[in-house]
Amino acid sequence: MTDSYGVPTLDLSQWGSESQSSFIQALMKGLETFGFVVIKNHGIQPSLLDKAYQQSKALFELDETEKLQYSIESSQRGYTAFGREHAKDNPIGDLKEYWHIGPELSEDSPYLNEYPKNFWPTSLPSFQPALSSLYAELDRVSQILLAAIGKGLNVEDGFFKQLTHDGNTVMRLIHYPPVENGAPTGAMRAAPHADINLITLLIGASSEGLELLDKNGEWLPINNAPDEIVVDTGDMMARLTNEQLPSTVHRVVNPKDLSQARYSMPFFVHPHNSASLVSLPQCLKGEPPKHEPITAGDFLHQRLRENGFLKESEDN
Ligand SMILES: O=C(O)CCC(=O)C(=O)O
Ligand SMILES: [Fe+2]
Repeated sequence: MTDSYGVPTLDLSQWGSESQSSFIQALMKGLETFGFVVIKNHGIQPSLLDKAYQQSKALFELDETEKLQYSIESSQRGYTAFGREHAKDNPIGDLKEYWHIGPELSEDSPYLNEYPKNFWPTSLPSFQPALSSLYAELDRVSQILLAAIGKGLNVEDGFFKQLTHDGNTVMRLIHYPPVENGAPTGAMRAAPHADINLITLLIGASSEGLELLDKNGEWLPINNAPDEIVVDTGDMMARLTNEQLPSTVHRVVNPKDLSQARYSMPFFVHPHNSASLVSLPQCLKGEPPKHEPITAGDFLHQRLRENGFLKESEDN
């Protein structure tokens, strides 16, 4: 089944059923063609999603001074203030504030002291349980999607599970406030960019605005039901697959009614930092690799510097 723009809508309940191979085929085709698919029947409870969005709204309603207590310059956890991040090669800051939640690692993880620790806002006691539950559910769905991609690429079973074990996966709660008259000319909710990571899951964005740049250079709005998950491929997957699954540039445009806020929650699935992003032999098909080998951690830091998030000397 496809929506009117051709981005396919796939039924996750086909995974593990007799239609599994047609699910895998449609997933690969959608990602190869658009870099985007929409997923329904993923099993995430609407009540869990509602609670997570309620907590996200409550978080952004806190006083700026309180939010800034959870902001460490250049850290990939906690709060990032409005206008701080900009897309690669674009000097104008995006019209958004956001909060990052990473994995809660086990005590024996080699990354325990490498990845920054999560912050949990003390004045919102329901925030951690709601967001941790949604993080676990999105992680579950992402593992199914990666297993399906693994089968589609013909890599050994468990390849992506191992690659993302102790992964630096980040859930980003975003608040795009009403657009003020004083916003810099050309500033956008999210300027055109490709995601850094393997795949991104977007669930329940509160209003439209997300658009992808198709292969003809046209912007296509993504129209999905609020309970469906939009999935896109990031640059790390493009590197691993030697561009068989390319990343796709996308953006979030400003609304016609500038007084309308928007909330979203991209879930950026990352490998562990020491994972190699060298092209998989299954994807070379006689072609030379299109990218230099690099680890996931080094690639992430390179991209964070380009997004104005890390200064040259910083490394976290
Ligand atoms: O808010 C959205 O719907 C998408 C945001 C996005 O593309 C990003 O943060 O990378
Ligand atoms: Fe994105």
